Amino acid sequence: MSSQHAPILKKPVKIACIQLASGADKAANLSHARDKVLEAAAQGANIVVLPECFNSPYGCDYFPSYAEQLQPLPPPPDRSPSYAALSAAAREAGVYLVGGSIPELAVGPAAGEGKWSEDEQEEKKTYYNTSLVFDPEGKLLATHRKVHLFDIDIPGKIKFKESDVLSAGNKITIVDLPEYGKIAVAICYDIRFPELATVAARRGAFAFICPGAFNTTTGPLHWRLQGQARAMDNQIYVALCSPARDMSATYHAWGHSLIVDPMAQVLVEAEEGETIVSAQLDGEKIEETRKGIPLRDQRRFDVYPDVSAGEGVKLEDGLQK
Ligand SMILES: NC(=O)CC(=O)C(=O)O
Repeated sequence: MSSQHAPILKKPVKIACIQLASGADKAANLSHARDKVLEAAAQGANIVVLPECFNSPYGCDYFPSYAEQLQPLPPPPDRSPSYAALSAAAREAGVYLVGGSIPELAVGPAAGEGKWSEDEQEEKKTYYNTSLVFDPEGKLLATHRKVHLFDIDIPGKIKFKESDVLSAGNKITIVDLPEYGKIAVAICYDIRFPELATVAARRGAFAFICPGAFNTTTGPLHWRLQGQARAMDNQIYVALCSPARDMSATYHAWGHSLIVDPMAQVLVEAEEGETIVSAQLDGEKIEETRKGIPLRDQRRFDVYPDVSAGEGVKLEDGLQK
């Protein structure tokens, strides 16, 4: 086997998506998430994923009041209870934890722009939808700020404009899990932009992991399709992790967390209620798929550009560690 085709998943790994039921009480959400992370670990999961905005309701009205200031890292527990809870849960459970996402507040110099006066800090508040990834010792491995903001308007169905409140992240997030290999982390609407998964796969990721909260309009049409499409295009695993549906909330999440294999087969899919779905990911399956349908050797970069190549790809971490 040539080094170009070296296994990208070093050994089988069990991944679990927690389709968490959360509400308005942040402390209760964090405590419930911890319990579920421990439950997933007890079922043998090595990588555990939480949903988008798992510590709050999802919606522009909620982002500012739930936002936590992460920078400078690591934040003390009173500045970011969610960071503290995720780090502790990863350590306690002994798992890699893709901590869904939380609303993040960045203020003045913390955004990396030098010294600001208090007035300037007050004026210059920026909010992001941010995912934190921890290792089994509870150490922060990476952060991902949602790159593509969810701005849609389907008349009579759903209108949503994250950009009214949030700013967009500016990098593709690929995280090395030393004993397994690389994963890509993205958030919800990001999955609709195939470049992210393609760049990550061509740079060696074995899985594209996407906490997301599609809704009851787009979910039935596109959620599974997007997961299967990213898996099929790139011959990698895809895990999509949704919140459980709450019909008393202002936003009705689709649910249906799922895990797709490199042949685009859905290995497991939830309904809409709270649950944990899990699957074993195997490097052999990736290799078998790529041998059978050898896309990697058949690309025509003389006809179109390789989106994963060159200076234009932004991979560096957006948060200062
Ligand atoms: N909530 C999102 O970011 C995306 C979504 O619901 C959709 O793409 O549909």
